[in-house]
Amino acid sequence: MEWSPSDAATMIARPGAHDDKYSRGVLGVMTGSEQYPGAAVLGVDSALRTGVGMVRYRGPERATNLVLQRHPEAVTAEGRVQAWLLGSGMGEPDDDMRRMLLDALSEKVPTVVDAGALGLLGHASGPVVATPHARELGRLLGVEPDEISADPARWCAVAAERLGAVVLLKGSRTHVAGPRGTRLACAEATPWLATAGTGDALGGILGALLATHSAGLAGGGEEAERMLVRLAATASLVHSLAALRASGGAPFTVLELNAAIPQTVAGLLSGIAE
Ligand SMILES: NC(=O)C1=CN([C@@H]2O[C@H](COP(=O)(O)OP(=O)(O)OC[C@H]3O[C@@H](n4cnc5c(N)ncnc54)[C@H](OP(=O)(O)O)[C@@H]3O)[C@@H](O)[C@H]2O)[C@@H](O)CC1
Ligand SMILES: Nc1ncnc2c1ncn2[C@@H]1O[C@H](COP(=O)(O)OP(=O)(O)O)[C@@H](O)[C@H]1O
Repeated sequence: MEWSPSDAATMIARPGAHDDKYSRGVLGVMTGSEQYPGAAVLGVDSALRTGVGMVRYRGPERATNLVLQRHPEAVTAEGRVQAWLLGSGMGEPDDDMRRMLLDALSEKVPTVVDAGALGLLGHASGPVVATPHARELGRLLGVEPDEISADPARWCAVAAERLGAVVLLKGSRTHVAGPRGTRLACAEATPWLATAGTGDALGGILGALLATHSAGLAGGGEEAERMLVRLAATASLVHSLAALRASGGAPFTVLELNAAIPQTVAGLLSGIAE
């Protein structure tokens, strides 16, 4: 089934008069590395622009400083979170980072597992969305990336079943599947999205959506899986609509994509089809 803007609008939590930053949801972000500190900035920025009660960033010193420089509202102290975004901008994590990732994965909260954390997927104890591109999925399944790109919908479903997690497979068209067989696809996105760092932004959008729906996901089971699949497809749709806004037919930077997220969310909530 193809996920539409009106479907996506139903998966965006609007804050109410009784909300505070904690009731809206805190997103923990453990991303970036000495090698790729920029990925941390991109994911924190996109999460804040999607709407979340708080972002708690935990990562290497250089990335932490860059995140704080751009977003002083990000909290870098340890504390409780309602969801995690893990792994963007990490190659193979070193021992210290691996320990931190494993601690986060043991917390049983909804978690986005991206890039360098994909190898730890089997340690997750809560609901998970894995967000590989074809090459990363190829590595996880021991399959040639070209084979995956030739039939992404099928490989996404196979991966969800084999990995026991919701899988969002990135590409020109993004597919989402759950281990029990739920499947969604998004319309083909603008090819201007094929630029470094856009996947890091997608991670932040999805992380924010998980944090703001953590209560609904807590029960687990089939209902939570269906919700996770819908949230993942919604993140992809917000991402591609924001890219269209940022692009207007021209190239754009990832920060420009992120800057277009709030108006994209407003457009979805007011029912303006784009
Ligand atoms: N701003 C940031 O901080 C950003 C950080 N980022 C972070 O970087 C991490 C790695 O992300 P990724 O997805 O690119 O890694 P991966 O799947 O291992 O692919 C690498 C493979 O590509 C290939 N390759 C290399 N050059 C090539 C070329 N010119 N033309 C064709 N092929 C080429 C190369 O193959 P080879 O050189 O062996 O032929 C290699 O095997 C990840 O953590 C991500 O979050 C990114 O999001 C970007 C922005
Ligand atoms: N040809 C394309 N057309 C449309 N969207 C694309 C295309 N190629 C990649 N994308 C999208 O761009 C993003 C790239 O993410 P990713 O591969 O993780 O890159 P990075 O690691 O550099 O951030 C994904 O959301 C993917 O769906």
